[in-house]
Amino acid sequence: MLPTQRACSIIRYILYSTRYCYTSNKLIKSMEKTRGDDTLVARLVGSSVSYIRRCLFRLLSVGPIPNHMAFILDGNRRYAKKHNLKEGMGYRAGFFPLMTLLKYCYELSVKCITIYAFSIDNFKRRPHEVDYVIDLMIDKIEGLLKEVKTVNRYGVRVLFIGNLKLLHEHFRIAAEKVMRATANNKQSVLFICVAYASTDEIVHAAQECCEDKRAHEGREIIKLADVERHMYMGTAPDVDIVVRTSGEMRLSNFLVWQSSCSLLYSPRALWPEFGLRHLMLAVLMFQRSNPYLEKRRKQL
Ligand SMILES: CC(C)=CCC/C(C)=C/CC/C(C)=C/COP(=O)(O)OP(=O)(O)O
Repeated sequence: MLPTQRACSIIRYILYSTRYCYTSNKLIKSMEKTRGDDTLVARLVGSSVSYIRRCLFRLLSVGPIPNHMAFILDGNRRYAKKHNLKEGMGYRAGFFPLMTLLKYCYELSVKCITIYAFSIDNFKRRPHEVDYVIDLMIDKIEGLLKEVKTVNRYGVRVLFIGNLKLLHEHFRIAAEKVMRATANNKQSVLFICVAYASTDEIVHAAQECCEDKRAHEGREIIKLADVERHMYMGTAPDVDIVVRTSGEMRLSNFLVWQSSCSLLYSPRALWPEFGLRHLMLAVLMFQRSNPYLEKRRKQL
């Protein structure tokens, strides 16, 4: 079979099987493994899949696109267990869909993305597990710094939010470098919640409000807008949808304040399995509920 004929049959196969639309990279990798040097076919498949994806995104964009999507990356350890991987490898596996998700959200023009990377509660895990995740994040953040030109080309501003004092200095320095390097980007914002808990954020905002009040004698009443201004994510747009993988329906102290009028979507997939199909379903669910959510927001 000629390579082009082979490519055509593969593309036909992709068209019939949406499953492979979102695991294009897996498909390409397995093709490269089995067919050795046939990278032309792999490239053809890759560009066809991204073409199909862009077409699907065009269709989705006929309806409203969420301004702000938030993700709870749940199920990394269960993924490692399910695939007999070493402890910790689940987190590594969880980094890959994160990068793909950011790319898709950029293509869909989602303005703001928030991820729950590490909660204050997560510090209660076994010390070597905590160290593993934090070291992995430092490693990835430093990797991001090396690729900062690409991040800036996409116009993504990266902000780390949470009680950053609880983190190792090494982490804080790397995070601050990324925040500084992307500070002028305006296309979209990526909030990475680390050492984060909603209750901690609210207490912190209330404390800052009181300090403000003390500094400006005479301002007796604290208004909603004052508290909101002091939240870690400031005046970011309302969260439209919170996605929590692994079928769990809890917020676990994540964006409790900001999600009073948000949709909660909880696919059964574990975080490392999250892909295009789930993202598209999340957007479709948002589009279906948006008129109701808008109405509720106006009533507040
Ligand atoms: C640079 C950067 C932001 C990297 C992010 C890396 C990453 C995937 C972090 C997830 C950390 C975490 C505690 C997830 C919860 O899953 P879990 O361990 O609770 O899984 P389980 O529910 O199966 O136990």
